[in-house]
Amino acid sequence: MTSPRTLYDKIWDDHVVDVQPDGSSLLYIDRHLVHEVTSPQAFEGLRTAGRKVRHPEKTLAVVDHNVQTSDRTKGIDDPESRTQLEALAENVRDFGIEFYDALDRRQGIVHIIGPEQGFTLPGQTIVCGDSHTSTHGAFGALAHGIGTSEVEHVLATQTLVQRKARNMRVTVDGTLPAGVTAKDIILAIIGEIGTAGGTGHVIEYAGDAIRALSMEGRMTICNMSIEGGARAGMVAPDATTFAYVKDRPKAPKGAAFDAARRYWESLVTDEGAFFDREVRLDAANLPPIVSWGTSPEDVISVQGRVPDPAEIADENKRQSKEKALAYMGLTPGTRITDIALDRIFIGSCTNGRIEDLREVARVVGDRKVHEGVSAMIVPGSGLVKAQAEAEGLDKILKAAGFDWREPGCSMCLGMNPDKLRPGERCASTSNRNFEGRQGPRGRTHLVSPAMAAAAAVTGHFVDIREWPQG
Ligand SMILES: CC(C)[C@H](C(=O)O)[C@@H](O)C(=O)O
Ligand code: SF4
Repeated sequence: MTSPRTLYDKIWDDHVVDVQPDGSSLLYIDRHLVHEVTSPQAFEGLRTAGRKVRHPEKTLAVVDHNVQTSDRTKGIDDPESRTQLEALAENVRDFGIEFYDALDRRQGIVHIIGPEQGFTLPGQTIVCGDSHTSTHGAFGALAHGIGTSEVEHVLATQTLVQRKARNMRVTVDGTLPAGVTAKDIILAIIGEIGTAGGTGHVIEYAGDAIRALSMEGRMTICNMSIEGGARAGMVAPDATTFAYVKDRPKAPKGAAFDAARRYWESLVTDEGAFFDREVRLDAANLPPIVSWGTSPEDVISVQGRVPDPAEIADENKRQSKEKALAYMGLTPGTRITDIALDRIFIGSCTNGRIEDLREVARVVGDRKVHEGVSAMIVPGSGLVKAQAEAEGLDKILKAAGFDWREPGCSMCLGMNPDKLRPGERCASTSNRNFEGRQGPRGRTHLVSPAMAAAAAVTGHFVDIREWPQG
């Protein structure tokens, strides 16, 4: 009898092509997503070596990081970004890869369009030259970021050399209180384990609170596995997963879907399988969470106060947290709910999906964005935008004073015109808050979409659990 295996073990075993003498393995890669930032040298390498793309049909390319989120029907304004986008357009033409350009209605953030198209499926190995490829693990796939030289290797061979990571399980039991969301779960996990907590591991998220989440919520959690230091994050596929995947443009259809589903149903961790590390959290105890520093582990309950680094015994850690507070312009002891915001950013591959926009519109209702606050909403893809418009969400949000933009990475990182100005403070639904992430000297507080929406209306953080309904 074979010994009990984890979900990660099973997908790994099903993709090993060869084990090398040094213990590393050659893995077959089912899906390769490509964006403009990490692909140019990879294609250049193929050209130089006179090689082709091994499986163009398993490769999908899109522009997201450099696109402007204002009108782009007349082209991209910034010359450097334009060059970058044109390079990808030329590469996909030369190598015969499907491509969603800046005007394609399917264009969007690479980690949003994969699932949307049914390109992302359970049981697959999925890579992209982008750290947040972990998002796709929400489908019960083994998905992780790779470097540019690996992008070239995958393009040329459809395989990747990998060492197996260790198994870690984070179990979230119980039921989330109203107003507390998937984003709060993952911020709480990172607060608990730290940004190095998952190093060398693939995390499987399990437990009632995870099972109860929509695919959108599961993607939010897997997305930030990287901020917790893990190689990848995953959730075992179940009825929620299959319902999401069914009828997507690139998903198998009819009998092929049924056959695939039978395989996907086997992708669960066996009873008694070994995890190198286990962490447990109770969802019922989780508050809405706000980050106060310059690392995703610097998090606290919205009911808390900015912590005092003087209480930290370890000198290096104390100095680094003092530096973070100075950068953030915050004083220890300040109530989180007394922190005033200049900007609100709703979007990114963490929280730019339809469910997120519905939540924002629900919280905002017929209220207005607070005077002096500038709030933008950047749908994660053209299809998310179209869906939101079909539901009338854009009308609610525009009437409230939100800026309703075109899809892309936008102000999640300053690689396009959307940036914080120096000193500006932003409530952001994205995943990273390090110095300068949203623009030089910009200050980022990571929160859920509901918390960002409430902050937009009041101009400071509020406890969403106390938000008037209706
Ligand atoms: C530009 C890209 C390589 C980068 C990543 O890998 O994550 C970006 O998406 C990010 O979120 O910082
Ligand atoms: S939205 Fe942000 S985190 Fe996601 S791929 Fe784009 S830049 Fe990276």
